[in-house]
Amino acid sequence: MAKDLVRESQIEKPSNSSSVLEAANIDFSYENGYKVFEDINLSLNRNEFVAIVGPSGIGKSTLLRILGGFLKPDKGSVYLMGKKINRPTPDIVLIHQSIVTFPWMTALENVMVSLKAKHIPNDKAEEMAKEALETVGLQGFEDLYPKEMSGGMRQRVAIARALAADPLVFLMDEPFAHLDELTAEGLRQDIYNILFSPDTPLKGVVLVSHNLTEVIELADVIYILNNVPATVVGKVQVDLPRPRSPRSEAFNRLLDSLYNYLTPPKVKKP
Ligand SMILES: Nc1ncnc2c1ncn2[C@@H]1O[C@H](COP(=O)(O)OP(=O)(O)OP(=O)(O)O)[C@@H](O)[C@H]1O
Repeated sequence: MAKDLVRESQIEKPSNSSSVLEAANIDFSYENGYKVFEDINLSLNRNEFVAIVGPSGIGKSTLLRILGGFLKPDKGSVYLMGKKINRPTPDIVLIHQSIVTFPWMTALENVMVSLKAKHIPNDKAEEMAKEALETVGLQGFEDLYPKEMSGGMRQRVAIARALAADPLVFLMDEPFAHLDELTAEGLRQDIYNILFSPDTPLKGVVLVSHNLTEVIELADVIYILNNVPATVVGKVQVDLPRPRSPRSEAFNRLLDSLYNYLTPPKVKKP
């Protein structure tokens, strides 16, 4: 295996080596022959929050799984810090919409799980887990069990656990979808600062969401997928100052233009 890695790093040359994560010329079909992507190109730069939007079923979750090395493209490659990835790596964490906490463990123990998996000694793991909980705003709640927490607090615990594992990239698939709107709004307001706080080694985030308001609130760059097979039909740089107000005129202009992109997908004729 080590030999393979050496050979790959010698041969493979990413097309944009300044990217944290890059997908280059990706084609992908599921085993049943359904072709989801044709020539997808996406680049996540340092300290960037990228969002992927597109009509339902277009392939957003599939693309996240390809970016995380969970699915292998038929053509093209994914590069992490310039190095081709072929399989999942602890440097990339995928956070799903379902909030995964272990109900029999306290907040602290839930976060310590990912540290113990890395064989970090108990004392050090506890210290690091406390820091991660503090980063997500749960200082003082270390001893609560999930049943004693709100949905938003549980999602913060899940994020703290992912952060404690020191990943370089977060892939987030509808992370706020199961939260009520008020809780989601509170977490959205915090998440950008949490993820890019100087205490985390995180270098970039890719978010998939149906909620265009959420996407404009958070993203630096928005990739729009459409058509079957899907390609990138638009890339929008969001230059609005933070924090962003959904009531501002510029915000709503951008929202309207995104809606215009999300027309029903056209199926490419064979
Ligand atoms: N394991 C699979 N085998 C075959 N086809 C699949 C499989 N998983 C997903 N698909 C199909 O691939 C396409 C893309 O699915 P995917 O879940 O990535 O879309 P999405 O854009 O994330 O959808 P949504 O917005 O509804 O969550 C869909 O047409 C889906 O039916």
